[in-house]
Amino acid sequence: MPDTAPVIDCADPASFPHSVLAERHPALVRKVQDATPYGPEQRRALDALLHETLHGTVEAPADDAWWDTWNARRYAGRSWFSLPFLAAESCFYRQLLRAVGYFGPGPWQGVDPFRPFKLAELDTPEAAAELAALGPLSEQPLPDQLSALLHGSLWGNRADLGFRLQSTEGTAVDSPLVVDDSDALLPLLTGTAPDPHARGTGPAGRTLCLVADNAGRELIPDLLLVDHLLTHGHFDRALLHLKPYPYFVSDATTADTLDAVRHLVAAKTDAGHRLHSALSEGRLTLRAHPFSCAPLPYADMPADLRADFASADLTLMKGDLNYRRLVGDRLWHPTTPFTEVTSYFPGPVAALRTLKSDVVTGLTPETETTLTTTEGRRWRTSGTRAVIQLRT
Ligand SMILES: O=P(O)(O)OC[C@H]1O[C@](O)(CO)[C@@H](O)[C@@H]1O
Repeated sequence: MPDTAPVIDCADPASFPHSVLAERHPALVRKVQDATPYGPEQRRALDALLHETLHGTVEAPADDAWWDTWNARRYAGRSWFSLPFLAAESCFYRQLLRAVGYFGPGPWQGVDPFRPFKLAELDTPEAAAELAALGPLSEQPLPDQLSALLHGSLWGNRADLGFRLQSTEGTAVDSPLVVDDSDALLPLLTGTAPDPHARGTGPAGRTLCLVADNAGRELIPDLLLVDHLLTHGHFDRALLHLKPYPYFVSDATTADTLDAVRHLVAAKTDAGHRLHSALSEGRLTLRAHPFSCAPLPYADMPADLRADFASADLTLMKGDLNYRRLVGDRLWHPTTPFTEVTSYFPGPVAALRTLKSDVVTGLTPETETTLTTTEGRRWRTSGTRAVIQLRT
């Protein structure tokens, strides 16, 4: 993988990453304090974290091995704004959970500070309308259903709570994709493409990995896509990669997945019942690898995770953060080939991502010129643009 592009950091006050630290994180801390009646100890710890991130230096707690496991202790003593963007955000979420007592021991151990936001999202009229659309969709030809579910999963990525803390874009209608490899992806999803690697075929059947991003209104369409692929025999089993604990506000955990399946069951959808059975029978398996919350790109993934992806016929990477970790959180020239920056990945991989941060690859020069001429840099971070990119 080429590594010549500069790593994205937070130093420039005019940059998007700087605004995430200086504006989004303070807004998030306030929301967390408002949403849950934490006691004075947790409130003080949150205030202290905020002060530290804005005016102090990174304090890596000596009793938290996470900082050693993922080589993050090297950032201790530095201004948060001097860190690589990916590391600054990842360390911030680690410290936020510590501040609210999530890692315990104590009464707040395991209490997700973001759960009120995630649950509220499932009860919105928009979420209800999306479920209501499932009935008419089931009467469409199967290829149309699959295409709609794929795009539902892609655009579900726009529904990201952390992002909405700062975005003024509202609920824009879907715009044309800036890269669209869906013609090549759809046959891979249905198993009708000639498979040059013949990976995972044979007695064990086809395996899909879906690396989830957000809970709520993103995870529901992700699960519906997985259900469709299992129900129609395109894959025999699916691995759903989740976060082992709350992260980046709305990232999906096991608890969120169970909430989503319960929600689909309560809404009396067939998919809800099928997903419930698929989980019970092991056709849908959950994963929550610690690396999923590491401040590192996937190029640095440990061997067991690499083996998991290698065993899959296809991996779907959802969302902006996974994209940043997949291609490396660097200021690539936008025309840098996606296939090149993902060449290290141990199997066919597709990214379904709305653009919410500066990193992007695989654009044609014409697309980049048009976007930049009409929007400046806004298209990179506004969440209104999206890509489906594939490397077989
Ligand atoms: O939920 P997603 O699609 O991963 O997006 C989260 C994105 O939001 C941010 O926190 C700010 O844009 C990014 O750092 C991150 O990539």
